[in-house]
Amino acid sequence: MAYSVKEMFKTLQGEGAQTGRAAVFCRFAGCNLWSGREQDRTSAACRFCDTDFVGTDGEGGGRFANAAALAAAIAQAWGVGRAHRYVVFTGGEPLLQLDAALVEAMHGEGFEVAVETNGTLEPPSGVDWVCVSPKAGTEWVLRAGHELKLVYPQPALLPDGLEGLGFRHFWLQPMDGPDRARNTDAAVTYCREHPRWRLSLQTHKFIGIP
Ligand SMILES: C[S@@+](CC[C@H](N)C(=O)[O-])C[C@H]1O[C@@H](n2cnc3c(N)ncnc32)[C@H](O)[C@@H]1O
Ligand SMILES: Nc1nc2[nH]cc(C(=O)O)c2c(=O)[nH]1
Ligand code: SF4
Ligand SMILES: [Mg+2]
Repeated sequence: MAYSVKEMFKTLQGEGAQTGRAAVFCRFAGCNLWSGREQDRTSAACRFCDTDFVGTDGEGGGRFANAAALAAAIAQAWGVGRAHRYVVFTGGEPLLQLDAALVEAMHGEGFEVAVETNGTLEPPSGVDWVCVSPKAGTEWVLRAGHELKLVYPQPALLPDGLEGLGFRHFWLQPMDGPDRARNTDAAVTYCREHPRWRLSLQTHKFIGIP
């Protein structure tokens, strides 16, 4: 199958349990919870998105005809060395496009494969690290994985009671936007009172890397 990629770049994972780890980010175009157009934001299922995932015009973006072609481009973005290779598929919603053939091709290039998903779709087999970030009011089907990263606060999707789900890590990530400072204070307070939850900061934004 062909893949539409908005952008591709090597950076450090900025969020969650793999924070600080070198990774190629492959950002697929398109999402099932928002068109990506500003005029649709207030009527979308997900309204706080911080990302441009429309089109294939970003750095390293484009249309890739098959899994081998995309895997080769990701390997080229990583550069020399086969040790500790790590790719994060994100978007947009990566599970609209990521399939077993691409996961297999990445393993063939020596990569561990991570995904950042909104939890409305099942991943293909073979993904090594699954980060689920559910969105209030949507159909949350993927209720287990390696980390749950809840953007906070979402009044209709609070963390209370979610600790019973099958995740290794439970993160609250303050919602970025005009209320980021207040949302961060609220997340700190919640984590202090509910120690199963930890604070995930979007560290790449603080240091100005992609
Ligand atoms: C842009 S999303 C792409 C992957 C997938 N669609 C998802 O929502 O998980 C990547 C991560 O950024 C988080 N995110 C998006 N907008 C945010 C915001 N305004 N503040 C904090 N985190 C945000 C998402 O919840 C998700 O964990
Ligand atoms: N450095 C960095 N870390 C990230 N972790 C999740 C991201 C995403 O947009 O999915 C992201 C991102 O865009 N950049
Ligand atoms: S689900 Fe993810 S990519 Fe889609 S609009 Fe929400 S945060 Fe953005
Ligand atoms: Mg991001």
